[in-house]
Amino acid sequence: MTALASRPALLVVDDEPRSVEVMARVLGEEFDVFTAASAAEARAVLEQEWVQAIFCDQRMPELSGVAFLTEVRERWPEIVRIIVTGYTEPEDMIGAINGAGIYQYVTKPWHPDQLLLVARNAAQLFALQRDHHRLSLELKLVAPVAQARVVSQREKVVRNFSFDTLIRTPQSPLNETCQRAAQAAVFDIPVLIQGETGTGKELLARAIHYSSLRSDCAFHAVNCGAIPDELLESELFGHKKGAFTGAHVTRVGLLDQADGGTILLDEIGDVSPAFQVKLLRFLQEGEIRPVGSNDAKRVNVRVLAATHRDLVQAVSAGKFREDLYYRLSAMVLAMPALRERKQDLRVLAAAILDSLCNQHGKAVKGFTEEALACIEAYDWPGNVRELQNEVLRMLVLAPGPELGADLLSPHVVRAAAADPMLAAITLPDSGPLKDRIERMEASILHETLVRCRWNKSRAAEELGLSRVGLRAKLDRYGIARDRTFARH
Ligand SMILES: Nc1ncnc2c1ncn2[C@@H]1O[C@H](COP(=O)(O)OP(=O)(O)OP(=O)(O)O)[C@@H](O)[C@H]1O
Repeated sequence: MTALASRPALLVVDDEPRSVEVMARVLGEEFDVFTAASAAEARAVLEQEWVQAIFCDQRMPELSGVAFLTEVRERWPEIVRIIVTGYTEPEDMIGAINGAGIYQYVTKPWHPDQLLLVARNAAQLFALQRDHHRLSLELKLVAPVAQARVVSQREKVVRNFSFDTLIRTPQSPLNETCQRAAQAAVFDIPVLIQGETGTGKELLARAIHYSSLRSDCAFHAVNCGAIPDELLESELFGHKKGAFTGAHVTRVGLLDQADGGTILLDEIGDVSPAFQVKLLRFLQEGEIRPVGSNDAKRVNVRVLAATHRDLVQAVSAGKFREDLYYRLSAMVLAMPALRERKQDLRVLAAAILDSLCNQHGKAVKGFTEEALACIEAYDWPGNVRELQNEVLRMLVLAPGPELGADLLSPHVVRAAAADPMLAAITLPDSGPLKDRIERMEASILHETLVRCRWNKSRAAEELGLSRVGLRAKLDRYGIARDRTFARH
């Protein structure tokens, strides 16, 4: 079920389908209701959706409701937890309930009015907790720093790193990721960002930081995958002068520099098992101890993590600590690859071109339709970073005011030529063998010409044709430079 933004969302967990159905129907009158038949299903919902309260049955086959809600308290402390019990003597459970920080219990059989009342109170409690959290963070973080800063400068920084910097169209799958990230930003919860290289994980992390109440303090990103353990330790925790050979001066670690702010642990999936233990200790204790120092210092840093790896799989394979995974992943956000959001390619390419023109003081009109069609046909395995490099390359090579397909790298053009949509050029998609062979011929002619940068002599030579023969074929198929393709 999809949650509507205007109604609070709840999760009902029960292995008994009939109970789930009835409860969801009653609560569905006022709330958006997600359902789960097991603790595993419930975890999957919580990692994806933003729920305010959980109604969890106590009797579940693999894990009791109280045990599951204790786990929820650890990972998603802001969610209001309600246990549903069939026991006639709920007092028996009071000890367990206190341990799991459970807000209330509901006994079966419940009355619909009672259930709705508990849900309304839970939603109210959630809102109160959120406001309290916001206010206390504001007092702790924003007030002292705001006095010391020039407000207009701050506004500029925040604007430069808002979610709007992630360019996308209204239909883009990236919208959902940004929406969930914006919700996570106001809470101080750890967020794990997963996605291929170059998809914008760091950009998203910056947007989260600058949309949070920590935005007046520092944001630091560290690539954990590129540094050996000893250096990473000194980078994050700092070191004292003389702590090791080459430590000529005392160094303040990034966690200390980010005090009050946010740190992004990029490529967290590449961290060694030994360093995972050090990170876990820091996350549990909130203290840093610089290399070579006996003094621990308490720091207040929000931790965001990013990886291109499947961390759940890494946990199952024993390569990544489960306890560390849970510490880092109160919310998991997935950055879509560029090939999964091809609808964004035109605006993204145009925006990148605009920004590069500004940087390099160049003025060009834009891309030809043919170039854009090739850009759309290619899969961009290196994602936005690869697109940026490609557009820069085109801009550097551009002889005139428009960027044509002949400026694209050959592998990008080849992908376009292999795209059946583009290969169709002006000929029908299906039909007799003769027509289909002609379509193939037209596609080969076009691809060769683009690759030869529309030098017809070179293309004719490569294809074993005379110039006149090539021209006749081009006329026949209506192939011309920068012609807009007819898509079938
Ligand atoms: N949606 C977007 N709109 C505009 N620019 C973007 C977008 N996504 C990424 N970029 C740009 O693409 C480049 C790569 O982004 P970023 O470094 O955030 O990716 P990443 O996923 O962290 O990559 P890596 O895994 O290699 O560290 C940056 O210059 C970033 O500004």
